[in-house]
Amino acid sequence: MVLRWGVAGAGRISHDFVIAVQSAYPKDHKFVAVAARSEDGATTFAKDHGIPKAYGGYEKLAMDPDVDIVYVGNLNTQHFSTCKMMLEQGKHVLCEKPFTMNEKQTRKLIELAKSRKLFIMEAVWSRCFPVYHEAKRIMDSGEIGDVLFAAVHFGHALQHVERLTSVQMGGGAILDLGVYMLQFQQYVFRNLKPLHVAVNGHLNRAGTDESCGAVITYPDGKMAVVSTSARVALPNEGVIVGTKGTLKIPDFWCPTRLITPNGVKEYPLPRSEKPYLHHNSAGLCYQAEEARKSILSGQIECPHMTHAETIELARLMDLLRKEMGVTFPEDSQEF
Ligand SMILES: NC(=O)C1=CN([C@@H]2O[C@H](COP(=O)(O)OP(=O)(O)OC[C@H]3O[C@@H](n4cnc5c(N)ncnc54)[C@H](OP(=O)(O)O)[C@@H]3O)[C@@H](O)[C@H]2O)C=CC1
Ligand SMILES: O=C1OC[C@@H](O)[C@H](O)[C@H]1O
Repeated sequence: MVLRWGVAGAGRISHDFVIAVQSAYPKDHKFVAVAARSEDGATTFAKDHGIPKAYGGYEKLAMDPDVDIVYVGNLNTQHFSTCKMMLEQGKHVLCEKPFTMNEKQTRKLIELAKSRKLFIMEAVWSRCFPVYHEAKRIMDSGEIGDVLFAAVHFGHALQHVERLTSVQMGGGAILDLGVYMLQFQQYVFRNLKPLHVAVNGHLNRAGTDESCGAVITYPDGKMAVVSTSARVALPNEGVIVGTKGTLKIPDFWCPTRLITPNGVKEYPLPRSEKPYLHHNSAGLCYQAEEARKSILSGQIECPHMTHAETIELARLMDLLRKEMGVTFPEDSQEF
């Protein structure tokens, strides 16, 4: 089955996503339409990527009968309303991270998708990389023993990026980058519930978080130490420590290498003719294929990033923000 995609938001990540999917899977995935707030924005994007239809306004995309699934690539603050609109018109959805602004919005969207029997997934692309599948296999096999410790320090110097520093645009290090460090430790400790989360960090002048660190403890001596900064580059390596050995994942959010006690495993990315805007964006293709496989087999969630995990991720981000004193207008919004 060919999966027919629509794209909501003609910005930077949508650009990379379309190139990645078109390059990796020219037959099984087709982009049939793109929508932007302005018709000009959509038309330019459509021309650049060979997409047949361009809409000024997301509503027209939601109404297009030729679209099976919509990739939502607009601002964090727009994810909830855009996803809701698409689900209400019967579209499956792959929504960029962070899924929404908070746990309340997240639960609402997932309820809606379930009630309509539609697929929805938070685009935590990391989870769909071959490195994550292999690291999971190794953890499950017992090769590194009992996994007791996970660490990751994820930072980029991003003060120049407006959507990241502004409250109105749903900014902050936690929602933009912290989502990755939290999903990483969640991936390591799977379905365990934290016993305690200790949090600290700094705010910027606009009142959003520019850095944040957390120590998360789990039962049976397990713990994670995670930190993020939108001001400086950090090592960006995920570390998983077991009683018999350690796994290291350089570029843990979009990895191509896994360092194991038995050597280094390499997983090169698919090639593309066109340049990307972000590091390792070719790997954005894997989540698209996971979405296709799930939809084909009648699943409404992806096994690598389940609804329960998306809800837990939102709960943890809310908790970190609360500890830091960061609130958004969406937090007091009623439905
Ligand atoms: N997976 C990954 O590696 C990455 C994911 N992301 C995520 O993707 C999303 C978009 O990020 P990115 O592509 O960098 O963002 P952009 O700044 O490129 O903006 C994306 C879209 O958001 C809308 N938008 C931008 N600015 C405004 C504004 N001032 N007011 C209203 N709408 C606006 C526009 O939609 P339109 O075209 O409809 O006008 C724009 O095309 C975020 O949620 C981010 O977290 C971002 C980078 C990497
Ligand atoms: O998802 C992301 O990953 C890479 C970062 O540079 C970017 O800000 C973020 O949105």
